[in-house]
Amino acid sequence: MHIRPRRSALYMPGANARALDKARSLPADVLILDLEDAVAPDAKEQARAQVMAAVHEGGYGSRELVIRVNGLDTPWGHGDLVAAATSGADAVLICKVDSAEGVRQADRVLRAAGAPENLRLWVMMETPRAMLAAGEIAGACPRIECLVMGTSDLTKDLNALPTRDRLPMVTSLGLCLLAARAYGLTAIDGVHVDLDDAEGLAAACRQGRELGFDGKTLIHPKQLDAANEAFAPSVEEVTRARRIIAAHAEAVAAGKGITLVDGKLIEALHVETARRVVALAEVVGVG
Ligand SMILES: CC(C)(COP(=O)(O)OP(=O)(O)OC[C@H]1O[C@@H](n2cnc3c(N)ncnc32)[C@H](O)[C@@H]1OP(=O)(O)O)[C@@H](O)C(=O)NCCC(=O)NCCSC(=O)C[C@H](O)C(=O)O
Ligand SMILES: [Mg+2]
Repeated sequence: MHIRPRRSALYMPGANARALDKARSLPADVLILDLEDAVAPDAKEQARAQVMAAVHEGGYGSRELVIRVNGLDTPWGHGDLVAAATSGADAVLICKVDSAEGVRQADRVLRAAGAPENLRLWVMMETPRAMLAAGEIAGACPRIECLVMGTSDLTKDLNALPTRDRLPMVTSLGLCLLAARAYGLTAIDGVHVDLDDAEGLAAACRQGRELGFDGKTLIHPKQLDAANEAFAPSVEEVTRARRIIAAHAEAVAAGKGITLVDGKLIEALHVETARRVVALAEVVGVG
């Protein structure tokens, strides 16, 4: 089983040359080079040129490179997509998407600009309309690989409060996870904006993991360790997963479909989960 780890996805403003450079040595699974909200209008063109140059220059190792582009309804969106199409990035992240047609429109621009088939499309899920159309968005075109929660925009549009337990987000998080899983996509949780709140970040990571997310978007390098730890299996989980795989294989060899591990029922479905745990652990070096 091949698993691409996406435990930590670090945003950095495309206009910040120091951040783009520093990212080459940070322990992030994914780097999101942002041309959208983190870049002021008068720095957009410079940020685009700088991001394309950084991707071209490389040196990011196995970190996945994702360019977040401005919306097609802005003066920069079309140019961003055209530049990203042949940039060599792994994926393009489109923002403020409201519908499946919005995704297809971006896909058409990428194709017309000569994007290779293996350039993936990631989608920000951050508007109320996107929540209501999550399933159609997730299945909009074969290029889609990942849904990324935009919980800050969503909180604003819902007129919700950014509470510690994130209860106002739970419906939206669940809808997007359902959509992602229905189409075999990765799902990455939103940002924790309080840089001084390590405890709150750890709790939000844990909640995201429990809900089923594959990782978390982050805004500062000091948040990386919390996400990398929360979205990787623990040594205990890996040990138990290996025991489940072995016990079930033994049961099957004895002509049985089920068995017990530590008094808990183990069926084929648990083995599938256990194999995923072991595969992720091997990639990220746990256990
Ligand atoms: C928040 C920041 C502006 C803080 O920056 P700074 O004051 O430079 O922080 P530090 O001095 O603590 O930085 C220490 C070193 O780390 C580097 N650094 C900082 N942030 C990053 C980063 N994101 N990526 C890579 N490197 C980073 C600094 O350069 C320092 O390096 P050194 O010189 O070697 O000491 C800043 O962290 C920042 O800009 N963060 C990203 C903000 C961002 O991208 N926001 C947009 C995405 S979130 C979003 O849009 C939400 C979503 O759409 C939604 O709706 O929910
Ligand atoms: Mg946003």
